[in-house]
Amino acid sequence: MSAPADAAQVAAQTSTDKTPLTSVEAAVLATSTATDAGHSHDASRGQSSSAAAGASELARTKITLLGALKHFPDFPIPGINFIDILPLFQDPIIHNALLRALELQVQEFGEQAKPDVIVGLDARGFLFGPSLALRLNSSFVPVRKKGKMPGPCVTAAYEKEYGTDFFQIQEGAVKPGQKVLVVDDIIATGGSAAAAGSLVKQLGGNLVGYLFILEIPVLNGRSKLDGVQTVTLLETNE
Ligand SMILES: O=P(O)(O)OC[C@H]1O[C@H](OP(=O)(O)OP(=O)(O)O)[C@H](O)[C@@H]1O
Ligand SMILES: Nc1ncnc2[nH]cnc12
Repeated sequence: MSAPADAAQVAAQTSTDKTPLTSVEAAVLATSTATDAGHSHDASRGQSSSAAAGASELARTKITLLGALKHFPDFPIPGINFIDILPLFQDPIIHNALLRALELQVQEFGEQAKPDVIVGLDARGFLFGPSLALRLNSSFVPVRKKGKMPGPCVTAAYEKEYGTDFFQIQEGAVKPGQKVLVVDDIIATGGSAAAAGSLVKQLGGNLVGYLFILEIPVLNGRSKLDGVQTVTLLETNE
């Protein structure tokens, strides 16, 4: 079979995949199916059919993305089930579908929250933050582990699922009042994201939201984010 050209084709391929679904995938598919079933009903209420088709495409793309994740028990320390997002970048079709899905998720923040700056977290937030920033016509600013960047920086200590660390941002990288969206691959305990948010605020940035590829809801990371609007593309407790 030839390679699909876009996210819609990824979705179409997924719908014919006979691999058994996990409970999470089944839940996502249920959402997708409900959207499909409601399509003509939505249209009769004046909602655009392309919006319904887009929601359906997004739901099926999420199943593809969930299926591409890999799980590694007891990494980097015993007791942690490490969820590896790197396979999402190995296939250009899936990589493109991921970026398209994240772009759609940003729309959930609303027009008033359109970010001036995407702040991506060291290291896996660097894999998609700059590409997403380009799609949104925003600037990209990194938050890095301590000691990696030159010039004056502000620093925040934080606890994460498997240890303590320090994050830094370069002074002046975010201008006072700029609308900032913090992005990262995973929210687990929320320690990393909360530290990044505090750095943005120390520079005078207007923190409009957090966006993650994957959430581990059982770890309740959102509770550390002070009620700032938070959107995640996928979730799993497995
Ligand atoms: O919600 P939390 O409990 O803070 O955990 C989430 C963070 O942990 C991982 O990064 P890690 O610190 O392992 O760094 P890496 O990306 O450099 O591997 C992940 O990429 C997030 O940044
Ligand atoms: N369980 C996990 N898998 C991958 N990255 C993580 N970062 C924090 N917790 C993680």
